[in-house]
Amino acid sequence: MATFVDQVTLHLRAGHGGNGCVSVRREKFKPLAGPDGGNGGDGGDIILVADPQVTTLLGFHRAPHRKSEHGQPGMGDNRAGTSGHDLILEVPVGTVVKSPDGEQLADLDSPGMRMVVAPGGQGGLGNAALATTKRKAPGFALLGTPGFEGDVLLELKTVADIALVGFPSAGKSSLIAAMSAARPKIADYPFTTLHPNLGVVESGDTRYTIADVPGLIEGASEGKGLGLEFLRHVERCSALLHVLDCATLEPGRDPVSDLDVILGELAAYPVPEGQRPLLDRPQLIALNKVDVPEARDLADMVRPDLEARGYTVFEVSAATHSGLRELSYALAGIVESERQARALAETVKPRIVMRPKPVDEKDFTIRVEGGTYGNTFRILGAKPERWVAQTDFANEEAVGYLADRLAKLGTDEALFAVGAVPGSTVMIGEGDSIVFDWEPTLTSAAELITSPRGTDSRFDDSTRQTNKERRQSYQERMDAKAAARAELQAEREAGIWTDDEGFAVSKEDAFDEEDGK
Ligand SMILES: Nc1nc2c(ncn2[C@@H]2O[C@H](COP(=O)(O)OP(=O)(O)OP(=O)(O)O)[C@@H](O)[C@H]2O)c(=O)[nH]1
Ligand SMILES: [Mg+2]
Repeated sequence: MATFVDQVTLHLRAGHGGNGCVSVRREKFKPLAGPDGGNGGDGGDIILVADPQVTTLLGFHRAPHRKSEHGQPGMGDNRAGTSGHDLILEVPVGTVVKSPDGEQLADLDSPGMRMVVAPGGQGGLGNAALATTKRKAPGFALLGTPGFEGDVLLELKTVADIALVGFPSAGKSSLIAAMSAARPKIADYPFTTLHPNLGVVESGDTRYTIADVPGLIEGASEGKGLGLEFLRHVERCSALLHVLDCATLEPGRDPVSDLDVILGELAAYPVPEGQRPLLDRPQLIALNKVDVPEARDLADMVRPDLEARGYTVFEVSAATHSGLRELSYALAGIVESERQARALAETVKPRIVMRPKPVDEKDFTIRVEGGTYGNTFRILGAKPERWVAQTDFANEEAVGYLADRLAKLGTDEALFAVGAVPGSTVMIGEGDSIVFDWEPTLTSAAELITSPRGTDSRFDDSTRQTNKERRQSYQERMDAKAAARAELQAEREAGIWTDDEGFAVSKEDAFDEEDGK
């Protein structure tokens, strides 16, 4: 069973806002004392928080459906509905949030980072709040809007200081077990490790984490073996430790060619934008299993080559712990200098602040779609779509209020500009539920009569008939009728009948058929 779940799809449903209330205050001797319907409460948000106490996404794997509370409806006597509670989900530090189609939404890589993944709906205004000097007693209230409903993908990328990389069975898990309190599974078959193990090492005053990841093979960067699955974890580490097996008996393998294969895979791995390529990070080499005499000889042999290529090389044995002390001090040194470099970079680099997406610059757009009965015009935009969600279509006053809001936003002018005419089909939002026959509520009648901006009907070909043309076509119709009548008369006299299918048959032919000839 997997104990380390590092990818999970969450199904989220944020609470909807409560509806506004329509109510009229009553007092003794004053039965209609003004509107007093309260506002609905907002729906609760669903919020992710990076929490160092949490280490896996396992909890979400078991219960992927999460929802926050709805807002309560407003009530009479100006009582507002209570807002729904936010739902806070604690996720491990290093969780990446993605949309279902893979777009990265956020990277919660430092403790305490928060992200509203699913905003709750807005509460609707009650009729008290909708009253104005012109509309003293509104007979409608706004509906609460629905909260976000949909999926997000959580992906955990291990955040460790050092990643151990190497072929399967090179001894990575043994090494992490020997250096830290981590107790990963160790066995001499390839791909014993299926999920990363984290170990904490204390060396002098430095505390750092090492991640033991599954073994790499040739082609890993293209997804072979556990390939990309785990190269993803290497992405977050500040330094790499190559673990090379000096005791392998497999033909065609030796520490140097193993290293070259791994380097090739690391070079081919596409790191996300803004991150250092894997091979630009500090790298050390551990020649493992030197407790085996042949391995010790081999290690002594390849060591000068590797050092000549610029690597710091350690001969170690995870079995006997020989050489581990030096190795852990060297790793601590690298971690310290990486941390200092990062701290320096952070003071220079402006802090990245997560902001909500900017509201559309333009409030709405209009998309013209073809249709059987002329063009359909679709109004798209956060505002008009929210307004529609807030409208109780059973209430005429509420629909009128929606029309006023849209007109104020300028949708009428924009519809004219793209060629809509009164009676055109207008839809709001992507769905098919809101369809209008457009009745423009224009202030200037002149605009109604003229065609779309930039054109002038006087320049167009007029398709209206003149009186003379009309009289002429009438004459032609009359003549055609008279001709047809005359023809029919002539046929009757000639004795031509028509058969069932309308073909002309002469009297004689008809008789022949009846004879059954
Ligand atoms: N003699 C000796 N054997 C070792 C040493 N380190 C590991 N081994 C053995 O090598 C085998 C593989 O060790 P693991 O630690 O599971 O190797 P790994 O690199 O984690 O392998 P994967 O998880 O499959 O990628 C086991 O049988 C270990 O006992 C060592 O220093 N000396
Ligand atoms: Mg292992």
